[in-house]
Order: sequence, then C-alpha cells, then structure tokens
Amino acid sequence: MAKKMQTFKIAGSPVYVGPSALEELRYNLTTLFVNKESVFILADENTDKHCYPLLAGMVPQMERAYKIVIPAGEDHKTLATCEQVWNQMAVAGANRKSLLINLGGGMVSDLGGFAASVFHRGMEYVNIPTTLMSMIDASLGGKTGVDLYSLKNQIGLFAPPAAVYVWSGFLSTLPHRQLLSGYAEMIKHALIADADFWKRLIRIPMAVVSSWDDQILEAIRIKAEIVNADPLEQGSRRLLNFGHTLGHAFETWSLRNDKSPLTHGEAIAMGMICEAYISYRIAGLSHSDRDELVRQILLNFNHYKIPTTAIDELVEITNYDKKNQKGRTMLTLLRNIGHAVEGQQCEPAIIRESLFRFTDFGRLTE
Ligand SMILES: O=C(O)C(=O)C[C@@H](O)[C@H](O)[C@H](O)COP(=O)(O)O
Repeated sequence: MAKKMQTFKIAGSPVYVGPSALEELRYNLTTLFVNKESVFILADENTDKHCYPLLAGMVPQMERAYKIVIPAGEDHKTLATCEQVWNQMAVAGANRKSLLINLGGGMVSDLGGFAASVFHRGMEYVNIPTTLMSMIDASLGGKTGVDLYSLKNQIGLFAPPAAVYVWSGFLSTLPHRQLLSGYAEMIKHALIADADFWKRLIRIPMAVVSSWDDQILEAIRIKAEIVNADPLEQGSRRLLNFGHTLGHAFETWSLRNDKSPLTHGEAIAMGMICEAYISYRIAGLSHSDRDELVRQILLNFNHYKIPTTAIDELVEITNYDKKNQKGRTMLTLLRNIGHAVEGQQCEPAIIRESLFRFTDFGRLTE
C-alpha cells in the first residue's frame, strides 16, 4: 500500500484507509471534543486489552473519552449488552450531541452502531475496526444490529457511521483464527464481483501473507461499489450476502451447540461451500468453478463437522433470513467466479441436499 492515506465514501460516510488514518482521527477528534457534549469509546475485553493502548499511544485525546467495556464474543451481541451500554451512557450524561467511538471487530461495531443510533433517537458514532473482517466489511456500510436467540442480526438499523478509520496496524494484535475469519469475507468479495482479485488472492497462501494493505484496499473498493449502488439493500446490495444464508445458519447452530463456536468467517466459509453447490445446482455455476472454490476454502478452513441430525434445525434457521420474500427462501448465488446474482429462489429440498452432501464432503463435488 502506498504510504498515502486513501479515502472512500461508503453510504455517505468517509472511510479513511492507510497508515495515516489515525492521524486523520487525531486531527478530527480535536474538533469533535469541542463540538460534542461528551465522547464515549466502546471496546470489548480483547480490544480494551490489546488495541486501546495502541490507539491511546497514537491518539492521546482518546484518554479523555469515557470508556465502556463489554464482554467479547458474538454470544454477547444482544439487547442485554446494549442495555448495559445505554445504562452507562445515561449515567455518564450522554445525549444526542455525544459521540460513540467503536473500537473493535464486527461485534463491537454492529452493537455499538445500533446502541448509538437509537440512544436519544440517534447520536453519532464512528468505527475504528481492529479485525480484518471489520476493516473490509462489518464496519462499512451502516448495517448495525444485534442477534435474537442467536439468530443473526435480527434487530437493527441501517445507520451509517459518521466516519471509519482503517489502520491495518491493529492486525498485529489478532490471533490467526480471527485473521482467517476476515479472509473468508475477503474471498467472498472477490467471488461475487472480481475474478482477477480472486486469482490474486489465491496465488499466495493465506498463511504467508505478511501485509494485508493492498488486499484491504481492493476489498473495500468492492464493498464501496456495491453498497453505494444500493445502500438500503433493496436489491443489489444482497450480493454481499453470498454464503450468508447457510453461513448464518451454521453460525447460529454453532452458537447454540458448541463450547467454542465458529467465528463468523468460519461459518461463512462453510456457507459458501454449500451455496457453491446450490449455485451449481440452480444458478449455472460450472462444476470446475464450484470445485475450485471448495478446494481453495478447504486449503484454509477446517471442514465443520455437523451430524445429519442437525440438518432440520439448520434448514429451519434459514427461514429467518432477511433476504426471504413471501415465505420463500431467496439466496445470493454465483453464476461464475467473480459474478453473483441475488434474489434466487431456492427450494428447501435443495438446501437440505447441500447440507446432506456437506456432511460427507466427497459428495459435494460429485
Ligand atoms: O454489508 C452487507 O450488506 C453485508 O451483507 C455484509 C455481510 O458480509 C455481513 O456479514 C452483514 O453483517 C450481514 O448482514 P445481514 O443483513 O445478513 O444480517
């Protein structure tokens, strides 16, 4: 990545990307501390420990913000955690003219964005993503929300952040598993929109990538183009949901059943495998593209083992997907690598078939 910062506009929000993004934040905060009645920073236990000291070292004004720390993990992305945030903000005197700074991954920006957007009917928030996944996806585009009985993002708003500051230096704090989680969404961006990016991504094994800066820029460019064409997800923004119908089903099932649940990206990677199979069955994806996709994902991700007895519950979970229309399951599928189509009706029997084959990988590529 060039040393210079790059700026995008996504759903109306400025997104500053690059080594000097935090300098921009430092500059903007000087004005914000004057104009805002109070400034809050939301972190989870991990980002408080590993990222906050880095941030405060580079942006000293941060120490003047009132810090709120929530438990880490998707199982805490709930209204109950929002209530804790609202209570703390209320006691500290927050109002509509306050600002919330979200320091964290997708869980923090989804929950913090939602909590801020409804507090006093809406206060501004900014995102400082600390994971690869949030840098290229979750912190961008204004989807905010929380889960309901582990069903993903059932309660939420489209409420774009006032700004996003993407500094890849935070990635040095991430365990490999979290990096991998972001890599899944990066793969997805390439699969739905850019076959050349896909080729560039798979040329270098993920484990040996030393700098993610160029890939982050490419992935943000794809996200920006798709979101800006349809910020409120009336149609084409659903392209970004490839892998998510089945992916969210795996994630919900895992949150309900596993001691150490799948990360979002691991679930999406498994979802993309099933939806590649469905794309092959009903959307014209060739079996060579399908097999290449499955092979590449399995180079990096472990096959998630589910018992065949889980299939009914997994299919039932897909009934809650937000893309569904008039009781019909609607998927985003691939025509080719680099080209997705949204609004594809899929019979539950085909979803069931993909899951059944998923339990026995050999049969996915038959
Ligand atoms: O920005 C979007 O639009 C996306 O769908 C991006 C997804 O990768 C992301 O996981 C999103 O949070 C899923 O949203 P949902 O609407 O399916 O809950």
